[in-house]
Amino acid sequence: MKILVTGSNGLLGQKLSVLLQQDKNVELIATARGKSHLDITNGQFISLDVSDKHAVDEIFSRVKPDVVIHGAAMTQVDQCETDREACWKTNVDATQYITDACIQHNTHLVHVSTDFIFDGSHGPLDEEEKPNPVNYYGESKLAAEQLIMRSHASWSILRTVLVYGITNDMSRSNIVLWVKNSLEQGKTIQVVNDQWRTPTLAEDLAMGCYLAAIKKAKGIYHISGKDFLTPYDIAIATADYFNLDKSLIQATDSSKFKQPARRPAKTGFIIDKAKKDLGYEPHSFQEGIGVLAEQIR
Ligand SMILES: NC(=O)C1=CN([C@@H]2O[C@H](COP(=O)(O)OP(=O)(O)OC[C@H]3O[C@@H](n4cnc5c(N)ncnc54)[C@H](OP(=O)(O)O)[C@@H]3O)[C@@H](O)[C@H]2O)C=CC1
Ligand SMILES: Cc1cn([C@H]2C[C@H](O)[C@@H](COP(=O)(O)OP(=O)(O)O[C@H]3O[C@@H](C)C(=O)[C@@H](O)[C@H]3O)O2)c(=O)[nH]c1=O
Repeated sequence: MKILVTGSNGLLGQKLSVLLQQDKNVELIATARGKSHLDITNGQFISLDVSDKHAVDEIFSRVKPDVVIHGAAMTQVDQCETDREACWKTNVDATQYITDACIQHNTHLVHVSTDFIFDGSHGPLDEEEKPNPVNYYGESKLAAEQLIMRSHASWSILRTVLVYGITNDMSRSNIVLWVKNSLEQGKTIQVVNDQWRTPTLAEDLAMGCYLAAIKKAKGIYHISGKDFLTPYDIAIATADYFNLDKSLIQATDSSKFKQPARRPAKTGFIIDKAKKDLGYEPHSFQEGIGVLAEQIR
């Protein structure tokens, strides 16, 4: 089975590259813009900017993948709020090009989406919940889902939440690394205790994408961690695990903690459907920090 991955230099992309190379029945085609940050011994790397329709069509015609796992996105939520054109170009237009190419080459599309399509009024959420994004990043990711659902492509949409983990050359940090690094530097951090998430280990998200890919699963799946936590809980658990100074963590609430883009208050996912249909089984948050800690040593 030929599986093409977009955004392979990212946190999810790098974990997928490791995982897919372990399956001898999978031929990995890892793609990313610019040069590879990957160690590929079983598969190939091709440079691909997904916002370039011609490049997408050319590579799909050449490779003819059986499945594409589309993780490439503009994921800096605050930047998406201010640079809306770049956000739409990457998160929506590029997804249209990938979807069109999938239809043309009969490729199954596994598309990665987010809890930020929801408004945060209640949670945790299952796949039947009505989307209502509160920031532009969320609007762009919902628009991408909707164009896929309207299409005639064979598709899985996998939504996830607050991904954490560690890889080389990370293009963005994540909450566990940010807390750990801040406390190690003796910095005081303000962390909200009125937002709710089910934080997701990057390796678990990669496994969810792999399961959907080999099954060519049809439909929407919520793929996240199983612990319903606030960022404050996450910060305290991280400090405890790495034996860091918890007194540097100051609880605050969203009214006082201003980010350019609004965050939905309460999200987090119910993952029963993915467990039942895909055999998805994530780490607990404690176990997940342990996986990350093993890689930092
Ligand atoms: N991280 C999170 O907390 C969550 C992520 N998601 C979704 O998961 C997916 C993976 O995100 P994650 O790995 O965490 O994020 P990253 O930002 O680590 O990875 C995204 C990758 O997409 C690449 N990319 C951006 N624009 C293009 C382009 N035009 N062509 C090719 N590649 C491009 C980036 O490249 P470069 O390295 O050059 O910047 C980056 O490597 C995304 O679809 C995101 O929306 C959903 C919920 C939570
Ligand atoms: C930086 C920071 C964050 N936080 C909280 C706010 C937020 O709920 C949580 C994470 O904040 P960040 O801004 O780091 O991450 P954020 O941009 O909210 O992460 C999002 O990324 C995109 C790609 C997604 O798809 C979403 O699922 C979500 O994971 O931590 C604080 O409380 N204090 C801080 O100083």
